[in-house]
Amino acid sequence: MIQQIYPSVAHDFRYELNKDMHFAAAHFIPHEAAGVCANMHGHTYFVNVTIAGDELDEVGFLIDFKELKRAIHGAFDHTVMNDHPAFTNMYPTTERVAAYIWQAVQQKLDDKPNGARCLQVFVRETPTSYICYRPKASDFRG
Ligand SMILES: Nc1nc2c(c(=O)[nH]1)N=C([C@H](O)[C@H](O)COP(=O)(O)OP(=O)(O)OP(=O)(O)O)CN2
Ligand SMILES: [Zn+2]
Repeated sequence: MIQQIYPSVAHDFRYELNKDMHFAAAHFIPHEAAGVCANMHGHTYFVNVTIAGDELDEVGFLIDFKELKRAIHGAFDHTVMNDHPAFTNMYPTTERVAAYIWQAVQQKLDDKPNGARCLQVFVRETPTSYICYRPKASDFRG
């Protein structure tokens, strides 16, 4: 939820950016183990991304907050998550949504010269269920 306290991630970088956002989307998990979640249903997803780095860009940003919103909210808001290209071969579980968001955000950061890293992606799917995704060191380029 926006304004909630998120799990913190230990690091030694000078700057830490956090961006909260939410989006509305539908999904379904067409597997017999998913029970009623096999039926199309909707959520308001709450997302927090944590980005850290030692250097800022020429503007003074680790990355523009607005660029993060475009990459995540822009990809999913008012969509059926199963129709997203990232989920053509897999179900859009909260775990996979969080992993996708990490990849999309880190790709944006890799396109910039200041070497920032996405250290954590928090995705809340329901009032009682959330996933916290943290990359391995080997997931980063270079
Ligand atoms: N590990 C996962 N388990 C489940 C996922 C998931 O993405 N990862 N998803 C679902 C469903 O999509 C469902 O929307 C969420 O389930 P749940 O937390 O059970 O929702 P409730 O609101 O019914 O939770 P209560 O705490 O029981 O009210 C299911 N599992
Ligand atoms: Zn669901």
